[in-house]
Amino acid sequence: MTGGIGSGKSTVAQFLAARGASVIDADALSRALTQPGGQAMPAIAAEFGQRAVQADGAMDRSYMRQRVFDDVKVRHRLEQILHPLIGAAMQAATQAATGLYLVYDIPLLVESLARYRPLMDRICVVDCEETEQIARVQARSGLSAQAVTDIMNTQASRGQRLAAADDVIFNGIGISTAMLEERVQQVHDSWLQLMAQRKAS
Ligand SMILES: CC(C)(COP(=O)(O)OP(=O)(O)OC[C@H]1O[C@@H](n2cnc3c(N)ncnc32)[C@H](O)[C@@H]1O)[C@@H](O)C(=O)NCCC(=O)NCCS
Ligand SMILES: Nc1ncnc2c1ncn2[C@@H]1O[C@H](COP(=O)(O)OP(=O)(O)OP(=O)(O)O)[C@@H](O)[C@H]1O
Repeated sequence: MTGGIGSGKSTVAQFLAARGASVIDADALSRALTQPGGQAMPAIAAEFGQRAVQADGAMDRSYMRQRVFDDVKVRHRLEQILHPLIGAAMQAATQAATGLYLVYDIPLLVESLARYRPLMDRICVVDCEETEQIARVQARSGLSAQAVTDIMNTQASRGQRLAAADDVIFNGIGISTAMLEERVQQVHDSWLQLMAQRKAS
């Protein structure tokens, strides 16, 4: 499962988990790696200096967010530290998963399609108008519209994501939480059906 910033991936993930899916959330794994004592912290301190580390030992997310989305080189340096560790953590979580099926919530899946496509049975895109993504992220975080746009400009476009999708969950303007849950139920049912067909053949 993927989608742009603020598209509603975490909300969809909660609905799927409530229906018995195991969900592996790449953003959550990334946050765990950058907590106080997190596995990525020595490399982050060495690469970006103590300014990137809060007093409690966690990565200073606000400082790094500003640097990362202002300078592509900084973004790549942080990704070079975090992405291999996120990959390893995803593998470990995969071994531990016990759900009906496994959903990987990966914000940058389409940006690394060659890597992920062979590993996934289906690609599900949570889709939302760009204007609505900006509005929701602003409401949630207090970031400026420009700051959200800067993040979106580093990500795949809506069209690129939709072109990679096997399933689309539209969660844009006019979609209430109840409507979203109904759509999630349909997609969940279709996946169970596919699993049953595969088992039977
Ligand atoms: C840049 C950081 C410090 C911002 O932290 P912050 O707490 O503000 O945001 P959070 O981690 O919750 O991410 C929110 C969203 O930002 C977007 N985002 C994060 N990192 C990136 C990136 N490298 N490229 C494009 N978009 C990104 C995603 O849509 C993500 O869902 C943080 O996201 C980070 O450490 N990013 C590097 C790791 C990464 O690539 N994560 C995303 C995929 S797992
Ligand atoms: N249909 C909806 N109507 C109104 N608000 C919504 C809807 N879906 C999600 N939201 C809100 O929009 C924000 C973004 O949703 P969510 O956190 O699920 O997105 P996300 O794709 O996981 O975001 P991110 O990539 O930034 O982690 C949240 O504050 C959420 O409560």
